[in-house]
Amino acid sequence: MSYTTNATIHTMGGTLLKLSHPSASTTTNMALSIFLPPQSSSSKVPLLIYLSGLTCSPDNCTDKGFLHRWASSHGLAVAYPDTSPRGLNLPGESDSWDFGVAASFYINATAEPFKGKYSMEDYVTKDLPDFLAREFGGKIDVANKSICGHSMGGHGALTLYLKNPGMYKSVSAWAPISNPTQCPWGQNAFKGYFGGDEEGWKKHDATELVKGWKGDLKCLVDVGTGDNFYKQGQLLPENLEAAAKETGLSGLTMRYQDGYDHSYYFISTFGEDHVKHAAKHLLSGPSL
Ligand SMILES: N[C@@H](CCC(=O)N[C@@H](CSC=O)C(=O)NCC(=O)O)C(=O)O
Repeated sequence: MSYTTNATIHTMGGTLLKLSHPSASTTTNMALSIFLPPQSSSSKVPLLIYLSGLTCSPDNCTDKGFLHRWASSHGLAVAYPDTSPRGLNLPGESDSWDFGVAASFYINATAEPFKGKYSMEDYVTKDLPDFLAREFGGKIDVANKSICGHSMGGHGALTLYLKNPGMYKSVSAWAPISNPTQCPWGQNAFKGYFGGDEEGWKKHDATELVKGWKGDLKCLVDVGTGDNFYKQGQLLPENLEAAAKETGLSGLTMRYQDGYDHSYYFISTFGEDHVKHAAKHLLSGPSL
């Protein structure tokens, strides 16, 4: 068995596994948590991938997101990847909380010293599904998956969905970094991971990528109006909304939630809607 089980926790009728497994893309062991709903003991269930935000590990959402009640009732497995490789000890990777460790931005870095290691785009789109199919293929239908995320993880979910038509059935995000080439977090990260070619950064920006989308977006976004990062211009959801509108796209539901902040109180409040959104696109049968 090519992984280590660090915890097995019974919750909401299902099981939460805290694992680590080797990744070729990052050259490290990666922490990964997986929620298996009760339905997975008798048939294969669809998969929802949750990408976390800056400073997080898989534990933030498993402990405070309260998604498992809804994943259990709809019969979805949920995978929680880590937010970066860890333990590489690369120069500069631990100098600030918004770059490097726990701040990968879910891209494949091309600049040294991150190239070939901060390859979280490949980890999430290749190593993770390969691992799940190999080790949990009897319980999870890995081909039938959706993706969601929070903040930096919302940026990851949106961009991986938009870069890979057909890979995911739907996408949703809480308070996503929606236009990283135009905000301080994104500009700082992209400069460090890609170097100074600002035109090239656009290939990793949801507001730019959405302009090339064909068809229905199947996208739900929630943003709290009391979110300080939103007020500081780190998230820029209006730019994503405007780009989708100008492109004539349907299927973007953008909701501004009065007074909510950036925290897991906000995520857990709207978690039911996000799991339901994924379930609607992943499950055939009675309409949700
Ligand atoms: N350390 C920072 C705050 C970092 C922070 O708020 N991180 C968010 C994600 S921000 C965008 O990706 C988060 O999810 N934190 C984990 C949590 O459990 O809340 C500071 O001091 O300002």
